[in-house]
Amino acid sequence: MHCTHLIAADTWYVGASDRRLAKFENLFPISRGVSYNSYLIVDEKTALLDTADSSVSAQYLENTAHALNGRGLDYLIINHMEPDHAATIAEVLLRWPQAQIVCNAKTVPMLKNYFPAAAEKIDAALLVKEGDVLSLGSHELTFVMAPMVHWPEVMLTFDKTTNVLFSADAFGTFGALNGNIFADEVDFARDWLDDARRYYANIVGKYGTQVQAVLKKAAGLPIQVIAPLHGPIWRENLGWFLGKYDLWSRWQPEDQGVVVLYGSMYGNTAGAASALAGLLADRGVKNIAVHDLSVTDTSEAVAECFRASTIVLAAPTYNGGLYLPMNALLEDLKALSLQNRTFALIENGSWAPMSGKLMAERVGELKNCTLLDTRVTLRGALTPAQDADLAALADAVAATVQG
Ligand SMILES: Cc1cc2nc3c(=O)[nH]c(=O)nc-3n(C[C@H](O)[C@H](O)[C@H](O)COP(=O)(O)O)c2cc1C
Repeated sequence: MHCTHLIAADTWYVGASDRRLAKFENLFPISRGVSYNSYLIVDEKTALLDTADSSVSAQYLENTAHALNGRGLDYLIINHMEPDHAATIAEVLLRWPQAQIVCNAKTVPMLKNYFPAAAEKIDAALLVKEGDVLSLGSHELTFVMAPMVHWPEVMLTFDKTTNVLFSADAFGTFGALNGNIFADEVDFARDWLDDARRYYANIVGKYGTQVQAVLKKAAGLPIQVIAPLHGPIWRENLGWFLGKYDLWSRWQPEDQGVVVLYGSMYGNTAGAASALAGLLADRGVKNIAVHDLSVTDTSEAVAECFRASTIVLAAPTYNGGLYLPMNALLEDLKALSLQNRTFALIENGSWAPMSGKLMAERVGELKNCTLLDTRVTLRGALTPAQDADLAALADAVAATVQG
């Protein structure tokens, strides 16, 4: 059964959602599923923008055929080669063999590497570069190169007729689409923003500089609709979401707030982390978030670090090193180039505590991050004699968000 939606004049949503996949990229848990968006413009010429993951290919091909309504496909525009969007390219070319691929030069070797059997079609591709215009009849498409957002070949396509920006993975989010395909039809801030931030931080987060470059280009376009490759389509309140992207891509916190991230085997570090959160609340800090890194997925902890301004890390020493979930988080924060945060530390170690030193070294590798001098060292449980130490840490942490 086809499931298509008109998103602008002559422009159909033909994508599909997967609610069975446990982990996106076999890494990131997606309990709310994910959508693979693709769009078809039906004009004098027809143009399909990107394809879909193989998991939804049956639905996707049915949607595309329905929206074509017996017409042939003239162009297959490839904005992004990542297989969650490109996997169905070979099948599309088999079904609509007259379709000409439209892509930029960087896409060609990738296409040949993924689809060697389609070499002839790939050699016949229409190569586009920044600012080129492709006329479909009444729709005029132009192309905006977006290298490393988050692959080298990424480009965006802008329909100058409808002012729709087909934004590739930019402005995407985890989460299946549940009938409502527009962001203004759902409570995005309540139900989607956390996943949008998690998607951005983990998938695109490393490439903030490149995202900033694209945002500057986008500012010159009269965009009315943003149609990403994952998640809801934006046709209202675009500035609000662009503002989030601006903050995230400059690694600036969204909230002046505290997130406490702890690792703990036997509960002692956890107890100190909880006690600290309570002391922060006593000092008037609001919306404190506390996560056990053995329970909260690293991707969620990363997203929390992209959200909050002050991050408290609490972890035991483990075989002379750092407790593994904390180690994984700090690896990721460095890989994603997190910047502009304040950190505070609680360490634990029964005989030779090292985790504080190790966490401090890792924080020191992050650009423009401040590490508070006040640190609490546990040798097991938090003792009554250390109440004053924890209170001093709470004072210092609270001051970072209370100005
Ligand atoms: C497998 C293992 C390795 C440990 N390695 C060290 C170590 O190298 N140095 C140290 O001082 N403590 C070490 N500890 C002790 C823990 O840091 C200590 O038990 C701490 O209280 C654990 O925090 P938790 O109670 O929050 O789980 C180790 C504990 C375990 C279970």
